[in-house]
Amino acid sequence: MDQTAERSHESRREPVAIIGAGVMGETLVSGLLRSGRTPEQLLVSDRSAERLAALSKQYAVQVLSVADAVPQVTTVVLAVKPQDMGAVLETIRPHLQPGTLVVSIAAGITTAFLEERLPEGTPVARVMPNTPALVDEGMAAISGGTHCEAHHMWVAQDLMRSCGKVVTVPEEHQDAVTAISGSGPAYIFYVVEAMIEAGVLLGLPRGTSTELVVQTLYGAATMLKETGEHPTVLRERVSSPGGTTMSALRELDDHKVRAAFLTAMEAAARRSAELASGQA
Ligand SMILES: NC(=O)C1=CN([C@@H]2O[C@H](COP(=O)(O)OP(=O)(O)OC[C@H]3O[C@@H](n4cnc5c(N)ncnc54)[C@H](OP(=O)(O)O)[C@@H]3O)[C@@H](O)[C@H]2O)C=CC1
Ligand SMILES: O=C(O)[C@@H]1CCC=N1
Repeated sequence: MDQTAERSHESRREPVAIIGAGVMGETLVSGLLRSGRTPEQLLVSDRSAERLAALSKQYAVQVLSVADAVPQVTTVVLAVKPQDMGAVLETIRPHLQPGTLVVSIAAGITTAFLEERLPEGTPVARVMPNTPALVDEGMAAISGGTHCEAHHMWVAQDLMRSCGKVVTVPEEHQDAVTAISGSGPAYIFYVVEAMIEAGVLLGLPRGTSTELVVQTLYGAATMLKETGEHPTVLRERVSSPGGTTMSALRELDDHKVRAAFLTAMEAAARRSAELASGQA
């Protein structure tokens, strides 16, 4: 889209309803506010009055029932657990204005699942974001449904761009995306926990170990992003012949850590595919 068209779209940014004010709902609210939306443009709904009171207090957004929020907007974001999606779709259905875009960020929930439960012709988009959106370093992948036209995709991309990077993917890739970037931050935190523990085992104070690991992760991620070099090349540069790194990497290979990552992410993708079929 050229810059003039983009500016004209931006000038027409309309209020958005966010249903589900948990971890990701709040992450999205905070990102949209940081990127210049006003609290009046964000209508938030949740079944927990406590969550709504917390968001209203912290962000001054409008907190409303689904019946009050949905008719006022042209975009509804569904940020509830996949297991709650059927019930939420039933609740929003009678209140949707014709043409309102419905964006789901739920793992596993397909555009077909959404379309079957919404009025005929409703534009829907399936999005997989991740928690680094909280620090504007999110990664979101978007797939449009049958009635999602270019301007609907633009709206969905614009929402997610408020807190990170956005790509468009064919929907058949969404379970893999969920396994890699959706759940991905958890694997990284898991590795970080293990490395901090290793530092403590080797006698470092916990605070020192944590600082060393966090900065090493940040530095390595920055190298990957800024140099564009392949991770194998970067790893080889750390691995001096006959040195310490090769001793450690050999142990990781002996313990089949690479294979464990592959099977772990296969399990996550499988779970994502199961979630749309309502398996608890
Ligand atoms: N957390 C993550 O890293 C990521 C999560 N996602 C997806 O985002 C979605 C939300 O996840 P997350 O934020 O972690 O989950 P949370 O449980 O933190 O948030 C979901 C919120 O929705 C509320 N809710 C449930 N049913 C309804 C309803 N009928 N009407 C209104 N509100 C309702 C829940 O209330 P209650 O607490 O009472 O159940 C809860 O406050 C999930 O589908 C998940 O797959 C996607 C990418 C990353
Ligand atoms: O664990 C989950 O199911 C969600 C989806 C991706 C990250 N968290």
